[in-house]
Amino acid sequence: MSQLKQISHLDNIPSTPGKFKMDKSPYIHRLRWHSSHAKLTFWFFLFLGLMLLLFLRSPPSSPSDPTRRSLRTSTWGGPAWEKRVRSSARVRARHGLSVLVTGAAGFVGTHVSAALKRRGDGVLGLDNFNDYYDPALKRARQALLDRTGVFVVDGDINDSALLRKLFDVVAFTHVMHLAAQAGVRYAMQNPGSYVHSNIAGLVSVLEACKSANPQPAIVWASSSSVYGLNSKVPFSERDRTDQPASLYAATKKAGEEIAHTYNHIYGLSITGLRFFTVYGPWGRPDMAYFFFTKDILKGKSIPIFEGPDHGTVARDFTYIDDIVKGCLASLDTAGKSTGSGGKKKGPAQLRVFNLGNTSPVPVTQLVSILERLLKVKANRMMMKMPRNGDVQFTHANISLAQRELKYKPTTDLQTGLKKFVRWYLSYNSGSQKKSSW
Ligand SMILES: O=C(O)[C@H]1O[C@H](OP(=O)(O)OP(=O)(O)OC[C@H]2O[C@@H](n3ccc(=O)[nH]c3=O)[C@H](O)[C@@H]2O)[C@H](O)[C@@H](O)[C@@H]1O
Repeated sequence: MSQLKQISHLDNIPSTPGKFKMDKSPYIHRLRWHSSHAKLTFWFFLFLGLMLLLFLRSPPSSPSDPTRRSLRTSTWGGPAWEKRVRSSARVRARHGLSVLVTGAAGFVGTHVSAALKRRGDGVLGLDNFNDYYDPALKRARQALLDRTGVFVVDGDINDSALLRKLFDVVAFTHVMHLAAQAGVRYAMQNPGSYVHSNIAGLVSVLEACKSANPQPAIVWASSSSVYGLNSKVPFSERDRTDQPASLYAATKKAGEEIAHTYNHIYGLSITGLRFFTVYGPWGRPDMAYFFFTKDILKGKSIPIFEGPDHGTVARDFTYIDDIVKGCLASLDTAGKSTGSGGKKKGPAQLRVFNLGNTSPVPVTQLVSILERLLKVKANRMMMKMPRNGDVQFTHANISLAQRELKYKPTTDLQTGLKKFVRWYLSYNSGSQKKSSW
């Protein structure tokens, strides 16, 4: 009422001297005033509503968060999104697991996610789709997973609000943590990205796991590179890992120590897997077997590294399907985490396994196999191994994984590369097969 009184009072007073027009009836003026006031109120509430909606949908982030800029454009959240998350993570098999797979649009992540889904486990993927290599390949893998029934959330492992949300929506029994900055030599160009993903990112994931209720068991990707300058072969889990040859290796080694801490303090069950040069269909374009294939087909020269005195450089190349079996066996045999509400209740399992092939192959032989499969002679450019993080050879002792995980690699390099080349040619032919396994 008082507002009405005020309005009628105002009606009789010119707002600005000279603008008050006596020729218009006060009634008409009042009507106009009311309608503009109503409009104003309408727009005000619309604006307020929009702001509220934006606030509720966007995740809170701390100002010190290095991914803050990318978080602003993050699109997670909302009822439809949560429904997709729940449905993707729903367990369909009896005694199935509910697994959060980080780095799900990556090479190993895609294969592991699909394999889990096929056997009836619930799987939710998470990936930030960064451009370390062509994101189109990651999107193609995502499309493939989508058809398998796996939803890959677009987000960063450093986004702790997102991780919290995921654990709020789903009570994951396991986390398969594969998101990382990979590549040995790239560490010299972009050291920060290794610290961001492999150290800060790992801590962010472990923080979310430790606070989750129930705490999940964690299996994560370490690397054969932690053996660094170790010269005792084959590499056993008991050998020294305190001489990393690259920052990449150092961040993976740091990850193993961080895992120890979270196991010790919070009772998290953690298994680290030291992968040995994993290759296969849907692989990583930054790896030698992949870009050698591309460059041989283009007639470009390929740099082949040699050790001192023309010494052989060799790798224990391991086929993706063998690695997937090792990952699944690790999840299946993982003990439960013992903590709850961020507090340890008892000792929990802490394991590290080599997942290799136990038969190192010289890089020159890798090239010969590719030449035969592609029916093209490579333009070989022999060169001294640059001092940028590489080690001369790797060779896994897998007896521990054999004993504990029943891990038994079955694919030799020739057979595995044949499958890779078949996929590579089909993927790049733009044919219908482009997105099949
Ligand atoms: O085992 C591992 O954990 C690591 O395996 C690979 O690292 P790497 O073995 O160096 O794989 P590639 O980069 O594909 O190199 C394979 C071999 O080719 C050699 N190479 C590489 C590049 C090149 O131009 N020429 C060349 O001869 C390397 O010295 C190496 O012996 C992955 O890139 C790492 O992310 C992973 O952590």
